[in-house]
Amino acid sequence: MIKEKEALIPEFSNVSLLNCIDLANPDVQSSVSLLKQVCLDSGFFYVINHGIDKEFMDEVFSQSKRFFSLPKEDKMKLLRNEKNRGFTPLFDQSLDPTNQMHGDYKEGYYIGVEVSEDHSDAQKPFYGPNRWPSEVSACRMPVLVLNALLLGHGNFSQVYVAQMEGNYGEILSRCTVICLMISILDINRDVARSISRLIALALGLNVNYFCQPGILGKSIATLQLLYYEDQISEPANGIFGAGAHSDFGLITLLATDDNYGLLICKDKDAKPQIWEAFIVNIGDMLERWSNCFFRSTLHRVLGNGRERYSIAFFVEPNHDCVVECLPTCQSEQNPPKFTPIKCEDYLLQRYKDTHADLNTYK
Ligand SMILES: O=C(O)CCC(=O)C(=O)O
Ligand SMILES: [Fe+2]
Repeated sequence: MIKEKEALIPEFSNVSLLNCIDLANPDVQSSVSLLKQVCLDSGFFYVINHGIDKEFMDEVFSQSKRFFSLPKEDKMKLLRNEKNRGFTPLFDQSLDPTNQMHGDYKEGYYIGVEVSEDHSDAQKPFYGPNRWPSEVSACRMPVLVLNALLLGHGNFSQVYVAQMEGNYGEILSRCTVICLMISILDINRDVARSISRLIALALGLNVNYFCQPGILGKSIATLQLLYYEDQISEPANGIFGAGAHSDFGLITLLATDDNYGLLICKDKDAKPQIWEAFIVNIGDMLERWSNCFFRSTLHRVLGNGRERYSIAFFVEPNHDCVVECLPTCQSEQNPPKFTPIKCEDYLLQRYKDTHADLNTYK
């Protein structure tokens, strides 16, 4: 393990207590102050007015449900590969191995930046073609074209409906999954850039510090569709939807359905949840960058006997970006606490630590 979290895990509380950052607020200074306060406080916050409409997200969730309802054998044909693309079966991931009886009681499906096999970037870890269900994989090209179209338009549904009415209706309906997932990945990257600007300002950096080509220019962005079965977790017996952990990268954007389940390690009064918002949390790389000024936050998922779907978008920098203490976060009295580390080395280790060895499926 690269980093040991404290063995003693303090009380976890419902995520419904979070502060809200409005990405459309013209008063950037007030957003930056609030963000700084919430990052110092819990490291978890909602973002609203992120520009992704509810209809679009509903469609992503419904495609996710469709995928997880496929027979297990079909999903196993798309088993996660060494590039971390594809299906993760029940227990494949174990986010808190020391406190878990089995692995996480969840299934997942990893999608990353679509890089064709003949592209030089496909040699890098975490980069390569995605693993799509066979009935749609033949549609990759039209989907990429459609995706480009979609990204040029604010209103997804309008473009979607217009295309469906055209001659390409049938092919488009078959590639909905790819089209949606690539779109959500790209759109989320834009949302992540907006949030990273506020984080940069909160850390006393240039507003575009994290957006520079060497950091988020060619980021390792990973979307994970998640499905928790209708199981009741038993923390005392080490049974969790997802074990306690902090995420690995810069930030994570999380969209959930309305089933309670995510708990963060922070004790506050409950407020209603905002379902349309993305829940954002700080990852371990930002903790390293900021020299623990912003701490990554432990969180876990408890099953309550109802099926639950969520979508996590992990924002991780470029492969060769070296994550090292920011100049604004160190002084003589507060020297860097972590040795600099290359993003891809760090991530490879963290994924290895928390996933089953692929040989166990052979
Ligand atoms: O499903 C959730 O609400 C949280 C998932 C999560 O924390 C993760 O996958 O890192
Ligand atoms: Fe997480």
